[in-house]
Amino acid sequence: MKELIIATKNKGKIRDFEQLFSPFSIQVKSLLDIEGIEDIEETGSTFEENAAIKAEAISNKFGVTVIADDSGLVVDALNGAPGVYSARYAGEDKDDQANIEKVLSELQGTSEENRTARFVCVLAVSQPAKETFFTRGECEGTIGYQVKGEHGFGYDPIFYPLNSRRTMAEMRPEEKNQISHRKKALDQLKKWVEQL
Ligand SMILES: O=c1nc[nH]c2c1ncn2[C@H]1C[C@H](O)[C@@H](COP(=O)(O)OP(=O)(O)OP(=O)(O)O)O1
Ligand SMILES: [Mg+2]
Repeated sequence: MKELIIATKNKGKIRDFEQLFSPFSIQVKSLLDIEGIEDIEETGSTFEENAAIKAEAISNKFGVTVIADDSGLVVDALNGAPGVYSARYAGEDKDDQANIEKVLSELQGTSEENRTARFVCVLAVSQPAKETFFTRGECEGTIGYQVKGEHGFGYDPIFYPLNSRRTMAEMRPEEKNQISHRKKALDQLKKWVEQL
C-alpha cells in the first residue's frame, strides 16, 4: 500500500486522516510513527504559514512528499479567536478540556445567534524541488453552552455544525468525516492524491 506522511502528532487528526485516506488505499504515516521528531514551533500568524512550516520541515528533513494540517476554531464573537492559537488557547500544554472551558467562559452572556463559528483546516503539500501549495476547508456552525459527546477531539464537544442538533463529538467518525473542514480541504486535493 502507498504511504503518505502527515506532519502531525495529533491523534485526533491522525484518526480523521486514516479514515479519509482509506478510499484511496493510502496508508497514513504520522510523526508518531517516526522516532525522535521534535515539536515544530508554529511561529506563523496564519493557518497557511503554520501548515507550510510543518510540511516543509519534515519534507526537507527526509526528502519526501509531506502534507501538514493546520487547523482551528474561529469564533465570530471573539473576533476570530482562538484561530491559529486554537491548540494553545489555554496554555502551552495543549489541553483540549481547558481550551473548551476558556471558549465557553469567554462566550458567557453571548446569545445563541451571536455564537456563530467555523472550523478551518488548511493543508500544505510540500514536495521535493516543488513549491508548497495549499487547500482550505471550512465548516460553519455554532458554539454550544456545555460539552456534549464522546467522539472526536479538540473542540468537537462544543461545536454544532450548521443545521445539526448534535455536536461533532456526538457524531460517529464517518459522519464527521462527511462534513468536516478536513474533509473539504482534502476534497480539493483529490486529483493530486489520485496521481500519487
Ligand atoms: O476536527 C476538529 N475537531 C475539533 N477540534 C479541532 C479540529 N481540527 C482542529 N481542531 C482544534 C484542535 C487544536 O486545538 C487546534 C489545531 O491546532 P494545530 O496546531 O493545527 O494542531 P496540533 O498542534 O494539535 O497538532 P499538529 O500541529 O502536530 O498537527 O484546532
Ligand atoms: Mg500544532
